[in-house]
Amino acid sequence: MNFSRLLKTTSALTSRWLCSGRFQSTSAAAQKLVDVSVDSKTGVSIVSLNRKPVNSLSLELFKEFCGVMDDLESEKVRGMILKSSCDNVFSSGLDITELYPHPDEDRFHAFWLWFQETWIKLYGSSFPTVAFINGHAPAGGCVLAISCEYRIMLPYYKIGLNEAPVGIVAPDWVVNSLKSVLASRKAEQLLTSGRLLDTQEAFDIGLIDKIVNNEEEALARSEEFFSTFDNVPKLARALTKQQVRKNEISKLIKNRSNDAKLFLNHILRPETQKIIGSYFKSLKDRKK
Ligand SMILES: CCCCCCCCCCC/C=C/C(=O)SCCNC(=O)CCNC(=O)[C@H](O)C(C)(C)COP(=O)(O)OP(=O)(O)OC[C@H]1O[C@@H](n2cnc3c(N)ncnc32)[C@H](O)[C@@H]1OP(=O)(O)O
Repeated sequence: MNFSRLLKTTSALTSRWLCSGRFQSTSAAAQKLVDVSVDSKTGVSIVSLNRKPVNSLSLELFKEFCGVMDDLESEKVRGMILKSSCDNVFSSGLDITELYPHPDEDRFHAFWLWFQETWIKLYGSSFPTVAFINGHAPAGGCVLAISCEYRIMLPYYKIGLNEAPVGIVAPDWVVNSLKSVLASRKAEQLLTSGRLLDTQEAFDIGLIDKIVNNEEEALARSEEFFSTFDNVPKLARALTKQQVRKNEISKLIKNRSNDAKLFLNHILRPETQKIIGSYFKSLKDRKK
């Protein structure tokens, strides 16, 4: 099966979950969780995550984001910049309330499939993608950033995959996305320590590509990146990118339901619930 078809194909079970209208947000029409605008100078689409206060990633946000990615694919956009509308936070990662306390199993299954779908669409997009990391990007926030092709970050924020210290093991498709950006040894160090790096450290190890001081500079640096493809036929660029990324994506597509079941079992374990519970409490207590 060719890769474009594989991208559209998923198991019958997965399709049933993704296509079902269950877990529809009642306020979806009222509040947009993902905004899209077009930079009139460059024709590039700017996609802003807009789930206040910290862009924690919920099932509804994933669904909306996937819809936006489908639109951008069919419009054959020149490129996309992913950023945040929240002050100081790009994304705080998965919404912990989707994981704790003891999530509803059906909802969690759907939540995980939509997280996978988001990664498949972003990591496998045909058009060039830039993450403008205009705030902290821990855990799932970092996953979004490393799924893009190029990363530009404002100073003094933190980025990394901080799962290990809270007793959670990142799935292999997350690990492999990191290994597509960093050499294996650096990726292992970052994952096993769970350390969050500041902007300068992230630049020094190659986790991000540029440091900028403001949005104007970010747009200029993004344009430099997009213009490197101006003389490359769109289709050849897209197929080449997918050629590089297809093994990881194909592996997940063939294993989606199992990956969701594995993670659900892990999340439902009393020890895991306890660890996430005390982590969440410490997050809330910080402000007291
Ligand atoms: C518990 C870990 C589970 C790990 C599961 C691993 C799965 C592996 C696979 C994939 C990888 C993805 C994993 C994840 O994304 S798990 C989520 C991990 N996220 C974090 O550890 C970040 C936590 N948040 C922060 O560190 C800070 O909030 C942040 C630096 C991002 C911003 O700080 P700031 O001071 O600006 O804001 P507050 O901390 O006051 O936050 C405002 C309110 O938002 C609540 N909050 C923050 N983050 C989350 C979240 N991820 N989910 C739900 N709610 C969140 C926070 O508690 C505040 O609420 P209150 O106003 O009610 O106090």
